[in-house]
Amino acid sequence: MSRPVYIVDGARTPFLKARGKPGPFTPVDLAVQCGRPLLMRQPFAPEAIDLVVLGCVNVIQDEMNPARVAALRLGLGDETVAFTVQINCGSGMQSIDTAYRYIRDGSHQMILAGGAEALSHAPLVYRHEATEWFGDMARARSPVDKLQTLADLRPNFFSPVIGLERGLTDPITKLNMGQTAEVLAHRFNIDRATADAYAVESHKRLARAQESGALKTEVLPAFARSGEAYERDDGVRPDSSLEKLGKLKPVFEPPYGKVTAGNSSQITDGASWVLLASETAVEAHGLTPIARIVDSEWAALDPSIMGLGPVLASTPLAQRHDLGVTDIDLWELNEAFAAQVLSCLAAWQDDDFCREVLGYDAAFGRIDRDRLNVDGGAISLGHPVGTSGNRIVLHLANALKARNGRRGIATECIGGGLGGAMLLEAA
Ligand SMILES: CC(=O)CC(=O)SCCNC(=O)CCNC(=O)[C@H](O)C(C)(C)COP(=O)(O)OP(=O)(O)OC[C@H]1O[C@@H](n2cnc3c(N)ncnc32)[C@H](O)[C@@H]1OP(=O)(O)O
Repeated sequence: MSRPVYIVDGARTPFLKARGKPGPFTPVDLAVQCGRPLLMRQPFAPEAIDLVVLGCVNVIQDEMNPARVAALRLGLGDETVAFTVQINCGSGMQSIDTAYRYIRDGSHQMILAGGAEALSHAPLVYRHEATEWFGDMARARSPVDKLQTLADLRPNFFSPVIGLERGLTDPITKLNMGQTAEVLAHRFNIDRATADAYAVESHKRLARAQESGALKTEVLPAFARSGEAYERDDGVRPDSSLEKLGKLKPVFEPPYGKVTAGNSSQITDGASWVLLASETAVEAHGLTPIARIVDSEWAALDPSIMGLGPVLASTPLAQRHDLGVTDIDLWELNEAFAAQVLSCLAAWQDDDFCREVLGYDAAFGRIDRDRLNVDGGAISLGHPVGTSGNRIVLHLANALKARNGRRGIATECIGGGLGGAMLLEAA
């Protein structure tokens, strides 16, 4: 039997831009910063939560299985099972999907599903030669052996291989994520000005949402050990303009590429939680659902065009529920890159693509920009990769409520050639 699954609350930290050195919070710190006030505003004790699932891409050595570390630090008790999931940028949505399926199937009543990522803490990886040298040094027993090993040391052993750059490069195609966006820009003829205009609008929408107080219950302040308070997403640039963005050079395919620092998602730290509950839990604790999770879908595609993941995941989802493009009131489509979002929109309007790839008779249709990423996205907010999938579901639930919307889809592209999508209905 399939049981209804509700989103009853959720919160995230402000998203903090990685500024070339480790930021004030680790992934678990971030998860605890927003998790604690979220739990404190509930009418039940934390022990009522059956399970914690957390998405995290770059787990740090001191926080193995960050879900469990976060659960214990949040006071959920020794008996609460907690596990971490990782499918690149899909991780924060995968945690919700896992929770959704457990509650739908009746094994659990209340689950905390999150995403946490501190890209500023991405590990520095040393070359293979350095690792071997450290091993030889550890095995050298006598002072003579040690001296001989020391003599083998070469300074270039220590030129680091930047961990994050590695993590954002596809292991099969060897294209980094920005290059996959360039592939799509070329295929769908996305020009630079259109990509930049999309990015400018992302910043304006986030700035407007911040000013209007629309993010008040969703974004909770985080406090560093130094006492400093972080209250808002700090990557936003309300003064963004076509003129300023037009001056930036292509980063991934110079000199002719379309993808720049201005129209890419930013490298950022942040965490987000969504609290899911069964009907039984809603009644038992007197909770007020924000939205209901109707269904979800995952799709796989050629890794070099991973940016089309949202199209391949969300169209079958809509089709399964007989929903056309205009039946979806709001879309949260993770803004990995402006060119990538625009390519998804172009694919949905392309008769041949929809026929050949999606098996439709004609194009799916045009998604109105007024229904898409209404309060900004990863270009203005930043993209803590393991968190973003969680944030878009949380924000979709809140935005549906705020705008009296009925249905929405949150969807994202996933490095390695995957896509994820979740269909929500206002509760
Ligand atoms: C992984 C998955 O599973 C799937 C996915 O989602 S794929 C996406 C994953 N994420 C990524 O790949 C991250 C993509 N982004 C990046 O790699 C980096 O942001 C980047 C390499 C593109 C840029 O990095 P950076 O150089 O550190 O950016 P940043 O310092 O913010 O900006 C560079 C310059 O552009 C300027 N700039 C950026 N945005 C601007 C704006 N809106 N207006 C004006 N100027 C702007 C900055 O001021 C800066 O100029 P200065 O150097 O003169 O200060």
